Amino acid sequence: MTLLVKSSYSHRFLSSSTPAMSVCSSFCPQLPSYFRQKPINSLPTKPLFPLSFKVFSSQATGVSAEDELPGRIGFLGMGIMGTPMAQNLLKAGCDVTVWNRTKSKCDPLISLGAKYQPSPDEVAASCDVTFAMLADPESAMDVACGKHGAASGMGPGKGYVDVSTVDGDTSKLINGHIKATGASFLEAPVSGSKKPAEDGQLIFLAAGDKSLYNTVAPLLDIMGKSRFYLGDVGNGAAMKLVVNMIMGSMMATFSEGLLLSEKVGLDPNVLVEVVSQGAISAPMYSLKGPSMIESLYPTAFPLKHQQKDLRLALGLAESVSQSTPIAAAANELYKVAKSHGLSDEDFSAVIEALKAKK
Ligand SMILES: NC(=O)C1=CN([C@@H]2O[C@H](COP(=O)(O)OP(=O)(O)OC[C@H]3O[C@@H](n4cnc5c(N)ncnc54)[C@H](OP(=O)(O)O)[C@@H]3O)[C@@H](O)[C@H]2O)C=CC1
Ligand SMILES: O=CCCC(=O)O
Repeated sequence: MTLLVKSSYSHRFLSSSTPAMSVCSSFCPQLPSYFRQKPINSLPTKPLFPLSFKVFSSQATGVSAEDELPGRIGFLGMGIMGTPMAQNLLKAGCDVTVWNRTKSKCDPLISLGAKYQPSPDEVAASCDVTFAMLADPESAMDVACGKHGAASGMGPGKGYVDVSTVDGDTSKLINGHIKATGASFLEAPVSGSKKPAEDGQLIFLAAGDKSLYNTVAPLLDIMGKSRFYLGDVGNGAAMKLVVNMIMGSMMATFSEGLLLSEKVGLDPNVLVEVVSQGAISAPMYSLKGPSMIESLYPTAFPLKHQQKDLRLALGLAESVSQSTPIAAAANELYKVAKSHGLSDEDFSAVIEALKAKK
């Protein structure tokens, strides 16, 4: 397994034989000259091309001089996550072509200089590497392998990187369709929500073709703060589902705690503060707690996607006979929340399901 972490103020590839500035310059030739010419130690506070260093590795990693870097990047799916991810590639000077089922969501990207193609296969045909950030297994399959799907535009020398959260079986099916065209495939679901996507601070959980992983590493580093290479297709999906299974259960029990504290006469704001200082502190609690207390759920991670991830995680657990009673109970709560019309609210709206249970 390989983990690379973005660090501040320096160039990107410690393990690369190619200096990071020249890698990134050839990758995104339209980069502002500032970033191409500034000495490494004078980069700005928000590192656009920060140092990546290997903290744990059992395999070769990094980008070598002979790796061919993709010049034209496709991006399919301009939702909450896809839009800022594609924006960050554009802002870094990359040549990006976008597509979305609802075309109007491409407009902000087109204003920023993105090209547009009217179907996934036309994006794939016109690009070296195509990313996909889609809602669920069904849409990921359809956009990759359906009529006018990306696979129809793929071929040798091209790469497809699916960053959607899907189950391993779906990812393997997409892998099969893409590989059948002679192209390479990588699954790379992300940890981190809307704000980390905007800030280029996502965590990529990649698995699949190692050479494609190396090729797209500079792009992952533009969109994220760290990346793990986890081996065979399915491992990235599994890691993502386990992480989100934990997260979904955490949010459900946090909701119970907020409501219980209030019912016994405590100030839930103080509970959030106490939690933030102790061993169970998590950024999620401090971030979401205050708005949950106000019954506000501005959508960063839609509740319907959290329930989808719990459903898929339970399927994963079932496949290996692992008992997951806490996650199963949490899943039921998200299903109740969905039945109350909260699908498109933030997943923290799951607390409303507990309010309804008198
Ligand atoms: N939001 C978050 O915090 C995070 C989300 N994720 C995962 O990333 C993925 C995307 O999430 P997010 O951006 O929040 O979701 P959104 O619901 O905002 O976006 C979903 C995207 O999928 C497209 N889509 C849905 N159904 C279809 C279909 N049948 N055919 C073609 N396109 C379709 C939508 O197109 P249209 O605009 O036309 O509806 C949209 O582009 C999900 O798998 C989610 O679990 C991962 C990490 C964090
Ligand atoms: O899949 C969504 C994950 C959201 C997060 O990691 O904050």
